[in-house]
Amino acid sequence: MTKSVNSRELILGILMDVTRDGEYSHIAIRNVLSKYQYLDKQDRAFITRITEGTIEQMILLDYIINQFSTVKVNKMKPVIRNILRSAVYQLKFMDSIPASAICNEAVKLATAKGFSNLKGFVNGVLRNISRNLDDIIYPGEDGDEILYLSVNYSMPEWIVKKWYSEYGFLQTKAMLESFLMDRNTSIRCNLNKISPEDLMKRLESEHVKAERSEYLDYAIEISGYDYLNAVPSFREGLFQVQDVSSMLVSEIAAPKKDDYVIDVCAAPGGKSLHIAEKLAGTGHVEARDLTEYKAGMIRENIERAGALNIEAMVADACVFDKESVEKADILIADLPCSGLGVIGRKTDIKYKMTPEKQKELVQLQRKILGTVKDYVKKGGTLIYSTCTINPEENLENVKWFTQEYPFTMESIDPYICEKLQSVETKQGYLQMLPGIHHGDGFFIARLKRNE
Ligand SMILES: C[S@@+](CC[C@H](N)C(=O)[O-])C[C@H]1O[C@@H](n2cnc3c(N)ncnc32)[C@H](O)[C@@H]1O
Repeated sequence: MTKSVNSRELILGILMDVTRDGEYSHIAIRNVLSKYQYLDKQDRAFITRITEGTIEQMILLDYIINQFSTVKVNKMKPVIRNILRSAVYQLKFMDSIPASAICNEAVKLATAKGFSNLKGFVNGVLRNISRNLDDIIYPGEDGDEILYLSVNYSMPEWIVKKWYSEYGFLQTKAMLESFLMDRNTSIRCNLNKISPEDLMKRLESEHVKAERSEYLDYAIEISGYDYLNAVPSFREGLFQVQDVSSMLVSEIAAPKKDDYVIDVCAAPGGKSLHIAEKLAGTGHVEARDLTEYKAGMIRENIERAGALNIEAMVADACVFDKESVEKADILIADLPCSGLGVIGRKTDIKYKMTPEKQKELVQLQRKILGTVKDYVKKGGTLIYSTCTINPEENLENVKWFTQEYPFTMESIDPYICEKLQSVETKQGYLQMLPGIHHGDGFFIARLKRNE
C-alpha cells in the first residue's frame, strides 16, 4: 500500500467517524494523528487539510456532486458519499494535486473498501465533475438568497434563515464569509510573568508572527508556528490560548482586590484563570463544573499558570447550593450554549446543532440562572455570557432574567475600548458578531443584584 493511499484511507475513516458516528472532527483527527505517529509532517498536514476542508465545505460539495450524479448524495452508500466528497474537495480547492490522481485514488479506495462494483460510478462522477468544474452554476445572489448563502458558504438552511431574519442579508453574508477565513490563534499574555511588549519581542525571536489586538492591549494574534508546544514562550506559560471575545468577559467583570468570585460553568478554566490573574494573588475564585473530569481540566490549567487564589470543584449548577448564598462579589455564568459564534473554529457545530437542541439550551440556561442568582451578594455582579449569536440564548434570556429577578443591567462602557462601545453596551450588553467584530461571536451582559 502506498503512503498516499494510506492517508486517503485515514481521511475516509475520519469522515466516517464524524458524519456517521457523530464524532467531533478535531477529536477524530487528533485520534488518528496520535495513533499513526510515524506519519511525516506533510502527511499529517494533508490529512488535516482534507478532512477539515471536506467537513467545512460539505454542503457545497454535495451540491456539486448532485449536479453530476443520478443517485443523489443522501441516497448513496455512506462510504461512497464520503469518498466522493473528499475527492471533490481536492478537485475544487487543491490545485497542487492532478485531477487524474484524485480520481484514480478515489476509485482505488472504493475498491479497497469492498465496492468494486461501484468503481465505474465513482470514476464517472469524478471525471465528469473534473471536466466541468469551471462551468458549474451555483445559486446566485439575485435568486433565492437563502439558497445562495447556504450553498456558497456551506451553512445549513435553518441557520441561514434564522440569521437572515435577525441580521439581514449583508450581515449574514459577512458572518458566513468570516467563518470560512483562515484565522490566527488568539492568545492572552500572562501579565503576572511578562508584559505584552516583551512577549511580542519574545515571539518575534521565536519566529512567531504576532499582532496586537485592537480591543485589548494584552490580547495578541499569532501565526506562522508549527505546534504550540514547540514554542518556548508557550511552554514557559508566558501566554494562554484564549479568544479576545472570551477575554472581554473578565474585563467586563472587572474584579476588585479581595473579591470572591464563583464561576459556575468554568471548564477548562479560561475565564476563571483570567479573573484570578486580575485579582493579582488576592481574593478567591471558585471554578466549578459538572464532572470530576472537567474539574481535572481546570486543575491542569491552574497548575500550568501557577495561580494560587483559585480552586476547581465539582458542582452541578442546576442544583441549589445553600452554602453559596450571597457569597459572591462576582458570579460568572458562562453557560452551555449552541456555540454558533465559534463555527469558524469548530466547524461541526453547524451540522450538529438543531432548532430543538437550541430550545432545550435556552431552558437549561434559564434553569441555571434561576438557580445560581442567589449566590450573588446584594449589590454584587452577575456576568452572563455565551459563545453564540442566537438572540433567544442571549438578550432574550437577559430580559427574561431581569423581569423575573431583582437584577438590573449596567453599562459596560467603563470596561471596554471605544471601538466596542455602542447603544447596546451602554445598556449593559455586548454582542460580538463574526465578520463585524474581530474575534469569536460572543454575548456578554453585566447585571447588578439590586440592594
Ligand atoms: C461554555 S463552557 C465554559 C467555558 C469556560 N467558562 C471557560 O472560559 O473556559 C460551558 C461549561 O458548562 C459546563 N456545564 C454544563 N452543564 C453544567 C451544569 N449543570 N453544572 C455545571 N457546569 C455545567 C460544561 O461542562 C462546560 O464546561
